[in-house]
Amino acid sequence: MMAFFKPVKRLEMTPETPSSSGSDSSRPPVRTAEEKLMVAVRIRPLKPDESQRVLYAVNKKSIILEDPEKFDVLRQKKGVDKQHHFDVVFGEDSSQEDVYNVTTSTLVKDVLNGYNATVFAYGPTGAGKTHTMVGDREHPGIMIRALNDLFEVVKGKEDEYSVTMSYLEIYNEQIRDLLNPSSGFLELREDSKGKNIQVAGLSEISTTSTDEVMQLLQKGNKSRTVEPTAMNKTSSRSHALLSVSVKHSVPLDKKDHLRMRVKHGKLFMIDLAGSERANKTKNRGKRLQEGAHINRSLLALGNCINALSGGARYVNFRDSKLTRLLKDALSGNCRTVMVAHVSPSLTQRDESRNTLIYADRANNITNKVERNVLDVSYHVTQYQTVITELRDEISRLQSKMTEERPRSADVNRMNAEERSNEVRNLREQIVDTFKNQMKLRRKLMEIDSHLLGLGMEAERQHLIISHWESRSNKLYKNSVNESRARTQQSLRRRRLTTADGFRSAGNLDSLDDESLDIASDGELEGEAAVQTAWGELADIEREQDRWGELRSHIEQKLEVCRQRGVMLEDKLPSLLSSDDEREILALMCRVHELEADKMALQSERLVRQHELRRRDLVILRYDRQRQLCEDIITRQRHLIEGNKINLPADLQELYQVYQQEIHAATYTEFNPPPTAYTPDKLPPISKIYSDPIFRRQTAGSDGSGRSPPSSAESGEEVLPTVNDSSVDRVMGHAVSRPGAGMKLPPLPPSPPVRISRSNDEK
Ligand SMILES: Nc1ncnc2c1ncn2[C@@H]1O[C@H](COP(=O)(O)OP(=O)(O)OP(=O)(O)O)[C@@H](O)[C@H]1O
Repeated sequence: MMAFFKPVKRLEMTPETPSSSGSDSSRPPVRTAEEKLMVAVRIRPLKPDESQRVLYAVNKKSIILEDPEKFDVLRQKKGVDKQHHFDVVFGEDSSQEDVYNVTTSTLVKDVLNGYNATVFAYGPTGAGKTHTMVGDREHPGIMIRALNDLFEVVKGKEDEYSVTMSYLEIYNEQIRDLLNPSSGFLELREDSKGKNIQVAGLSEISTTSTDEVMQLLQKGNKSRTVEPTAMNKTSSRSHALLSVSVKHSVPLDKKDHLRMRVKHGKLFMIDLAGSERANKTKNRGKRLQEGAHINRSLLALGNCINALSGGARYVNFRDSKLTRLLKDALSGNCRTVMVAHVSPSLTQRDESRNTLIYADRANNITNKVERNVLDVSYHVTQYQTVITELRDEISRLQSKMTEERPRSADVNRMNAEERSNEVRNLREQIVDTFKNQMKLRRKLMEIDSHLLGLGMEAERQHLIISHWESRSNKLYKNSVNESRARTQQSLRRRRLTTADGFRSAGNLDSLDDESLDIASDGELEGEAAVQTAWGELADIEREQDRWGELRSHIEQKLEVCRQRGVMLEDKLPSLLSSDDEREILALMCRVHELEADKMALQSERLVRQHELRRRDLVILRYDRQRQLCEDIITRQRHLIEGNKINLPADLQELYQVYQQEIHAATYTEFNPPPTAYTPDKLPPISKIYSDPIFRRQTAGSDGSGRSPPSSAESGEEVLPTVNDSSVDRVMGHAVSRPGAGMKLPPLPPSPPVRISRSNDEK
């Protein structure tokens, strides 16, 4: 088999990124690779009513498109045949299996490994796109084969994999759910950054059964808009997008089921509607209108391909729903294969030529591809809930075991073999139902973990907002709109300032001009940070809603499963003898006990991990409070210094003590000896080396372990020089302690303080 993707330029390792929320999910090191979009071209066989062939495969990578006028003796400028080269070319006799094996089978493996992948069929009407993607019963296409392969891997490992699928069509720029056509037209939604594109209300079917999937696909295909046209008896009048999402969760360590590595891959398989020419299709009325929509969206796709292949910095994906949905496949984290379709017939030469030109361009598109892997930890409380449920079940089953019940008439009629079959059958059903329940419970735990992470991320965003707001002495705003309005205001104010508003008034000297400008910069930066945080919060809320819905869906499924368990249990007395029943109940108890023990062990380990993590969090919070204190004091000092305010002696002393407390922890033998201060200023906050307190401390570092004395104790007056450039920054060197490497939400620089100047200073 050939290599499909040509890694170009570089392979880079991104370092282990701790979870942004500080929650229980994190990304392991991820390999990011730039990969070219793979372009394959498939030539369909000539039809009986087509006579002259102008296009053929030269070899497995090249195509020749003949110019039919090359033999025309009357033409002055003779045409020449054009040769095109692609990653792979499938000739007229290529089989469905060849096409699948070369273009898509590796994508399926990639998706199982956590990559996103897309394969889409492109080309004019009647060129064979639906044949390649869907096919028929005898010649199944890519969609069927990919799903088959995928479920082959998943079979028997249903507790590790979760597979969901959705199928939609874009018809006349409207989105329809092919798995639930009665749901009407659906809306396309994206987050504020245009990153996360979703179809609101699209059904996502969760299944691991091949039969069920095939039925769903057939149902979806039947609902697709297909009409006969002059060019194709079964012309697809819509773009069809099948999406299969695969989540694979395995414990990071076989003995530790608390930490799971979750790989999440998505495979899109797309059968585009074909471009068409009105004069050739002879379409009228509704067909003509459909054709116009199809052509418009394909034109938008062509424009995107053009822009991307030319390395444009801005690509307009917004012109059609198709391009918005294909954005990731064409420019994001996705391995993509385009199968361009052409007809060999002379009558289709122009269409084939255009398709080959597009395919050539698409060959230059590069995507940045990385695996979607996340490490997830589960929570003690979640384990404990499940353990409690399991223990309740066990006591209920145990009490049932002691009940004496007479053998039913049905059971009496059975012979020994029949009874043993019945017992086996029931036992299997009960154990299966229990396994299913456990799978759903774990899924719920996973969802809860994610929701918890989202909650923490939301908290982090609130923290950023409150931090900025408090820094600029503004009240905590309640909406993104207010923030946006304020940013606009700041911008207007800034424009006014630079447009001579203040300058021409002449009431500020150059120093004030500068501080005003910086103030505007700082303010603007703050407004932008707040606005981004509000945007993030809105995204998080949407995510929370989505996961909340999923949670209730799984909960319902769990309830159904539980009821099935109860129903099976209820069957026991009527079908079995008391002994049989007791045997089954004992087995169920055992299975429940084992599962409960396993969970208990896992949660104990989690408790230990939690304790460590909580300690880190306390340190983190302490660091943050300390930083806020420093900021407040620094700003007060600006005001005092700037306004030459004489400090009362007791306040001055407090400053000294504070300084001493802060820096006592950071003072080390590596710190150089302090320099002298001038007696009219406060001690510098960031220049700990020049603080006489530390000089005294150095002198007094005689191993006595005594804390350095305050100025009040020593009776020495300490009023050193302030270094203005550094006074705004942190007080002293970072204190190194466990957890110091953990990241706080990014803190903005402190806005400069405006100093109101008294008249006699001017
Ligand atoms: N490789 C092939 N081998 C055999 N028959 C093919 C092949 N490709 C296409 N056909 C046949 O050609 C006809 C048109 O193909 P198909 O419907 O797949 O075209 P299409 O590109 O999807 O057209 P449209 O854009 O109008 O939907 C069908 O009858 C199909 O079975």
